[in-house]
Amino acid sequence: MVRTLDSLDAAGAAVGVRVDINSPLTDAATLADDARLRAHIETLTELAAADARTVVIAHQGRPGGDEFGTLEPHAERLDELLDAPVEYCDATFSADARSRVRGLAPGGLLVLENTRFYSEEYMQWEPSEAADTHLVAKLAPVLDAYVNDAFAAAHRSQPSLVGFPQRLPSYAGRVMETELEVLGSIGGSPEPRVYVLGGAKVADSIDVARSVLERGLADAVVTAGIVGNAFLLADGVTLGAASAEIVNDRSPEAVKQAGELLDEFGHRLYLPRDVAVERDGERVEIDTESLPAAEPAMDIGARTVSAYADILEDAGTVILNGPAGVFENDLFSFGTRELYEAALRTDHSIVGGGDTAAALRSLGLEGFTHVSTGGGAALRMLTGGTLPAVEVLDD
Ligand SMILES: Nc1ncnc2c1ncn2[C@@H]1O[C@H](COP(=O)(O)OP(=O)(O)O)[C@@H](O)[C@H]1O
Ligand SMILES: O=C(OP(=O)(O)O)[C@H](O)COP(=O)(O)O
Repeated sequence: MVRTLDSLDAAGAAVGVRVDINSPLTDAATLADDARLRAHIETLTELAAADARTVVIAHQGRPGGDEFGTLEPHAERLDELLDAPVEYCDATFSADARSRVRGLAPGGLLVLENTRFYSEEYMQWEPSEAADTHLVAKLAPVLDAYVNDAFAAAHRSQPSLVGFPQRLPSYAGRVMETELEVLGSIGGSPEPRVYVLGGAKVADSIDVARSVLERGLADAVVTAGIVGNAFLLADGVTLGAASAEIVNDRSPEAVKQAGELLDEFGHRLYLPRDVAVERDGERVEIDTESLPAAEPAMDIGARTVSAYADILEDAGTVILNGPAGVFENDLFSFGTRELYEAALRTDHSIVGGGDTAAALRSLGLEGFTHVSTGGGAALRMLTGGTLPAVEVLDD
């Protein structure tokens, strides 16, 4: 197990904390959602209370993307959320940034600028090489310790994630610790274990299904969303050209791969029994035997929800990833709402997927045992993969 904040003597120390506060924006200066900032409050409060000089290291968006931008609004929001003072620096490792780190008072926080403003950060590195990038080589000498709390970015081997532990004593923050504990112990969670795979990442979800079925982690895999449609097509259901096109656009290999899984694990895979389409502005549910439909299948129907709710009722643990339909449209939020409500009735419910977590908040669905802050990182753990940024942390 990685070393945690419990072992860090933080008083007076300059502690670089890598967080994942990569958030949706309404415009360059406004956060649309602060959930990822809130997630790190425990770690940051603990460090400030221990009189650390906390240096916040993070990214926002991808170069060239719509959400690529400054961390100034994040710093302002953290200042509102935390009792301790939060400053912002418009550089990441310049002489000015380093001087600001040196001058930081115990109990204070300094948010450095978006690491991805520097091209090295958007490349993947071996940890030893990452240690020699400009960011790490310049910043590590003014820091005494490194804390990684950025679980949601831990599947990336970028300098701010894998470089610092080569040069500094390293620790897992509280978010990282909880995510590793919960997602790493799914194999020991109460059985039977049911995986609910929906959403749009068809290829990823088929990988997850294969992995958890092969490793005996899943007693049942329940499919919905575009993932469910891929399995229906693989099962020979004529959904209609519109639905088939959406599946094939997402992943041309999906139907073939879903078919292979059905051949091998059909008895543990569950497919929708009906789907919902929009006809003349109304929601219309159609049994799979009565398909094809000209319109695309945008949600699971009531028959499916009822069958899936029965499966979930007997589950010891439910692991969910991806919405059951186009929940953003009121006509098609039914499946997601009902399915996730059924999951909430089980004792142990774990949700992975950044968009899914946001969707559940917008639908007012709360009370899961664990809602992961990570999308890709959570999927990597659920498929038994390793996280490069965790591999390099000190034990
Ligand atoms: N039947 C469907 N047809 C089209 N889009 C769908 C369907 N079901 C779900 N979606 C879309 O899937 C998207 C979210 O899926 P995904 O990105 O895989 O979630 P996450 O990031 O949580 O893993 C939503 O935007 C939703 O509208
Ligand atoms: O939002 C993130 O991951 P996610 O979309 O898998 O939840 C992380 O901040 C990683 O960002 P990246 O996928 O641009 O490397």
